[in-house]
Amino acid sequence: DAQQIVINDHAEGRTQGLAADQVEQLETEKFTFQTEISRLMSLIINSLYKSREIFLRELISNASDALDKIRFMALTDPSALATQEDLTISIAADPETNSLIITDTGIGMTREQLMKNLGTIAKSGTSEFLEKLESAKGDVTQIGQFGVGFYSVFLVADKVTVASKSNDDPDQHVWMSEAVDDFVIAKDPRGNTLGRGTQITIHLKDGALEFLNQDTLKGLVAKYSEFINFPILVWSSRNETVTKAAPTTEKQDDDDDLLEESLDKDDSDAPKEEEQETRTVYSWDRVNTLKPIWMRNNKDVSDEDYVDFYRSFTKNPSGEALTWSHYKGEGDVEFRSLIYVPSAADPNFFQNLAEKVHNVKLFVKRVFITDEFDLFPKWLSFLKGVVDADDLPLNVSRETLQKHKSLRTISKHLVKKSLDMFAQLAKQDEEKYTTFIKQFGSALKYGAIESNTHRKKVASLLRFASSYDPSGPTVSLDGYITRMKANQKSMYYLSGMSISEVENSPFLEQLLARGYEVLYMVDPIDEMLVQNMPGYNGKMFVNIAKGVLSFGDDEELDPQDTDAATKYQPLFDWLKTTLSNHVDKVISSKRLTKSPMAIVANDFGLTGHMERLMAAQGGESKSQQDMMLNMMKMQKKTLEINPAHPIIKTLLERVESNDVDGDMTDLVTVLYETTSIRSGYPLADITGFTKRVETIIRRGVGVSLEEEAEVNVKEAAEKTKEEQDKDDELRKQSEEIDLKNDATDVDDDDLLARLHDEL
Ligand SMILES: Nc1ncnc2c1ncn2[C@@H]1O[C@H](COP(=O)(O)OP(=O)(O)OP(=O)(O)O)[C@@H](O)[C@H]1O
Repeated sequence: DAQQIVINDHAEGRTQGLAADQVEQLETEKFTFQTEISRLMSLIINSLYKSREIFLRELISNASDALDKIRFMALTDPSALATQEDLTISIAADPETNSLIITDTGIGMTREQLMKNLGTIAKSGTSEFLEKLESAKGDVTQIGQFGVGFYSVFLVADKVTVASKSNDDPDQHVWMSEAVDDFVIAKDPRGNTLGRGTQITIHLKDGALEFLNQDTLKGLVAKYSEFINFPILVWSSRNETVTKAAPTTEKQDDDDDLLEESLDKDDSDAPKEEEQETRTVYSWDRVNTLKPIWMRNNKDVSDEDYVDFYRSFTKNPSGEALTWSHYKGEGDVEFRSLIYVPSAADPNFFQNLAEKVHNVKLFVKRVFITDEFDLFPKWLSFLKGVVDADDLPLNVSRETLQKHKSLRTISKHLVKKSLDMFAQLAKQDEEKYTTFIKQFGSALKYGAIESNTHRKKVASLLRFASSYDPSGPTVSLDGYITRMKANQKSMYYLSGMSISEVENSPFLEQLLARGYEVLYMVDPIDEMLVQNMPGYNGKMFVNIAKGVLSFGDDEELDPQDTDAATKYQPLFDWLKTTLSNHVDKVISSKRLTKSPMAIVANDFGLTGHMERLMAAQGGESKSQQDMMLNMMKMQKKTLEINPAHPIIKTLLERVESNDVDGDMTDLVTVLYETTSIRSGYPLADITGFTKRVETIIRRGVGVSLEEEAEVNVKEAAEKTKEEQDKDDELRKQSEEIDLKNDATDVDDDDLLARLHDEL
């Protein structure tokens, strides 16, 4: 029976663990759990979580990691395996002691590692997980993502012993905990029973005895071991009818409890007088198949299998992937890859992008090597999955491997395959693609900026909001180009903080009135994108908040513009003088229909949005940025005037009839300031602006500029002599206390209490 493996060696050792009370009698050393671990354990022990069985997943995953580590080590030092040749995880239930015994032949732990790994050094994720659990937002089943999976054993256990033997420690040690606050470590009284590896004996709580049931246990282990690449064996018993030898026959085995391999029965020795007998036969049953999912043919793997693998691999039981690519690379390099697009970016993904994010596990010929390689460029590091290479040498260091030519070739293939996968998703599922863009669109833009090789392809995958349907589906650059108007040479865009801000910008007025589509670039990275990618498929990007705007059908309108410019010249001159601190050019606008004026940056200047982006950026080179910002701000802008607007017409009349006084200067300054805000620029002189607005309001409601608020203010009286003396006394007393405290270190509460008493 292929599913049954009978292992005689260590069978006893792996079916009986070391009970906590055996450890209590030893000479032990006591350690206190790190505070956060202790809090975590108390939560785990005292709360009634539903999915308690996940402790099996966590312990199997730890055992598998330990096996991966020793197998990796053996690549460069084969003698590391000598202490224990077989690489397995075995799980047995012992109903007599209400215990589960999980044994692996992995790397094991030294005494020091037992002490540090299991209790004294908290992982960085501990406090985050604690916060989640305490706020009831957390789900105990997610424990594995936070690096504290081991403690989930306390969901079902009231006492746990961990015996471990590492090649780096001459002795086998045992760790034991039954309380929240402390644990003990001792030398294992049984000596070196493991050879190498770790054995966890879990004394089940009264309410968790169902895990002793063979079928329950086997079912759960099967569920959690599907993607583990080492044999997982469960100690199983079954009743079997065998032929019992007659008393006269010598070949009699009367010890039913002995491990028996039924397949080895030799029929030729069967006694003449046969007697049937039912007896219990024990064996190690293997519950997982060995072929990793990525090595299988994609036709043989169901979507459900892919999702299950994703969840197991990311240690997130409710994790979802938007899509995946299961690929077999042949030709210049032989490899298999299974790469997933997560349904959401990991929290802090974009903050961590500057550092390395590693989500891909590298195997070489099925042996796990590392999950710390840069198989993808940073901008694709949100992808998760496995890569298994055949052409890489197994017996070299990770550093040498990282530089290996084949690995670089694999990386290239992976990037190409991933971009194909995104394009495929875009074609097949619009809804999922929209989610993809929402989650990872900025990462793609980062790719379009960074990668010369892939810029074109990545750009074709980008999506933007646009004036075509601002709240509707986003548009690709190809889609935009298809919708371009006759003679339209450029791709118009406007950047800003949000769609609602951009949508109301005066810069759009003419373009929209004429029916041109404008891309709304509202992602902070967009400005950098267009700087690095000035065009796409022969069409250039044009920022409509900058420089001179030209349309495809310009010529016909030009004479009109010239007329307007001549007619309005007196107003332009007056405005230029009045607003000389702010603008250096006043011209008739081609951008406006509804607004009276707009402020436009010159071709090399900063738009309002860019100024705000730069002002918001901190960091080391802040002083340099400030300098640049000031320099740019000092560059005067162009004021564009809408000659068709009634305010502008009236202003022209006033200027022509020389009816311009201080009030009008104030009004025009305020008009300039509000235009500045609408054009996206920060307001330079807030005090001046508010004063001017108040003046306008006073005039509007008929209140004189001089009239002040009538207030009845009661002035505070001077301090009396007695009060002054009391204050002096208080000061002296606290100085004396300070002096005393210089010598003795008193805690703050004491000091306050004493100060209170003395005063
Ligand atoms: N069976 C084992 N063999 C060897 N070392 C182990 C074993 N189980 C746990 N450890 C050690 O104890 C550490 C803590 O385990 P724990 O499960 O709490 O966290 P983790 O394995 O790092 O992360 P995760 O929670 O994702 O499994 C591990 O990192 C490992 O070094």
